[in-house]
Amino acid sequence: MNRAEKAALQLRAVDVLRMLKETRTYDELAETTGLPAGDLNRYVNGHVLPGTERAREVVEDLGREALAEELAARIRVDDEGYVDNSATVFDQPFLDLAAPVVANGFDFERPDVVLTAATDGITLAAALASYYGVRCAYAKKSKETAVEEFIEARQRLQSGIELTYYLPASAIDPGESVLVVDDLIRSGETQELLLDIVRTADADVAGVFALIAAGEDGIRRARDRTDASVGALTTV
Ligand SMILES: O=P(O)(O)OC[C@H]1O[C@H](OP(=O)(O)OP(=O)(O)O)[C@H](O)[C@@H]1O
Ligand SMILES: Nc1ncnc2[nH]cnc12
Repeated sequence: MNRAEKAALQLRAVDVLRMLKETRTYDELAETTGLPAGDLNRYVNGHVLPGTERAREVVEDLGREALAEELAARIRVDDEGYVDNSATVFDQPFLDLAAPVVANGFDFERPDVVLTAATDGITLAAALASYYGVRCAYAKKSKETAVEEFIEARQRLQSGIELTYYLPASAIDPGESVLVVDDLIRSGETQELLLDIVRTADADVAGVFALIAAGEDGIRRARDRTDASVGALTTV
């Protein structure tokens, strides 16, 4: 790791600790992290940066676990198992803090493009694209005006309804590496359509990620469709 990468990791750890501190006292944060409350105070206030080993533990291990807990606390599931995730997908600063934890806590290849499906995946995709410093693209259920060429992916859903997603053809170049993300994965039909789009574009899959998996079906389905790493932060 060069100096700039070390500094980036240390600053990411501070971001994670600040996120956790929002809902905790320093004593509680010490309990969550196993680090002394005095050190945590200095990190959170920006007086001292954590060492690289501590920073790595915070971002990769603790960060992932704590973020999953934070996410679970924000989700409401109704009697029929439908998820209200608006407390997460409307909170761009939270997703911006989640992005480095997701990027470092899963085994994804570094992408050229982060791809999602409109609508609810867009804020997560934007946070990850911004973290990686790459483009964000989203497929839509309708054709955007003035765009001449689209990649289309169509599927008949279990319900019998036909669903088509359209992505401007210029959004992904052949050979690019694409991280496919969404806020939620349930049947996996949406992810499958996005993976079809990546294949049609002659691009490679860097990974498949969802913040929330509603059951295991969707993750399993995505794993059947790609050799790349597939993961969700929390399962309900
Ligand atoms: O794994 P699946 O069964 O395909 O379900 C997951 C998809 O469902 C939701 O989107 P929805 O189609 O409701 O569109 P929206 O984001 O515009 O609400 C969610 O944002 C995912 O994209
Ligand atoms: N909000 C939601 N919860 C569970 N499954 C879904 N499939 C599509 N939207 C969903």
